[in-house]
Amino acid sequence: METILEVKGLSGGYIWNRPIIREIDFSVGPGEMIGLIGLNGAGKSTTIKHILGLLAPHEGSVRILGREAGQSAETYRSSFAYVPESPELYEELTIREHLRMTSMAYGLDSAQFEQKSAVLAGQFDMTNKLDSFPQTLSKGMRQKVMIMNAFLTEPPLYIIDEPFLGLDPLGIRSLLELMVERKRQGASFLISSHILSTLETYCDRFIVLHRGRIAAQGALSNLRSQVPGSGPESTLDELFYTLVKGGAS
Ligand SMILES: Nc1ncnc2c1ncn2[C@@H]1O[C@H](COP(=O)(O)OP(=O)(O)OP(=O)(O)O)[C@@H](O)[C@H]1O
Repeated sequence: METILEVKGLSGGYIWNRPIIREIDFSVGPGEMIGLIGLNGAGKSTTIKHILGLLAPHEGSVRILGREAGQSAETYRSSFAYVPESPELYEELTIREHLRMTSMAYGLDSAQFEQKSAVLAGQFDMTNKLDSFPQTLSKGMRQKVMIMNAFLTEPPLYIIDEPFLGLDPLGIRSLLELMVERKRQGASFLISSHILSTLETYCDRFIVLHRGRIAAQGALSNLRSQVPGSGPESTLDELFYTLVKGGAS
């Protein structure tokens, strides 16, 4: 099976030779949805920053479609879409202008832009906000703009950091529907979230990060066989609790 994302022996962090994450190994195949879970400070966002190419590995490598970030920054960048934990918007651009900028960066023509942005705005109840500026939007609406931007494009990989925070129940439902639809079309997902019940329902496999290392990974049934004392009915929440009950530090 072709690998979309491959993280191999990755150690890294913010200060050279003082790694925060260590020996991280996992891969994501086409059409797979992977949940990245861990306590606050476990290293999820740091791992994601390495995947985005914002941090350089101290050891090991990160490849998307076989390429490292340093090899061809532009090709690497266009192979994924990223939804950050907190909305990052340009205050001087309207929502429509944000979407247009993304569509230009990813090479959509104006007919595709008009059609896709109208559909997404409808799905996220944002049609009447397209000509608004970010400072006039609520926190959840700003998060919806980040999601709409990411889903305007159709890359092989979506990297989504805590997507459900701040979204109303309809927004969460729209996002999940969109993720399932894109997954069905073959897209892959790496999703970091603390909402374990939702991840359990939607993800094929899980990576449990604890104190910067992978404590366990696999499908729910694999995790059950790795976690002592668990049974065939153990939930992701129960398995996670057993794996990390020593606390974050
Ligand atoms: N910019 C930074 N500079 C230095 N250290 C950082 C920086 N950002 C995070 N850290 C440290 O890296 C460690 C891992 O943090 P990270 O943000 O990856 O955790 P996380 O698993 O995403 O947590 P959360 O669930 O709270 O988002 C923590 O000890 C944190 O203090």
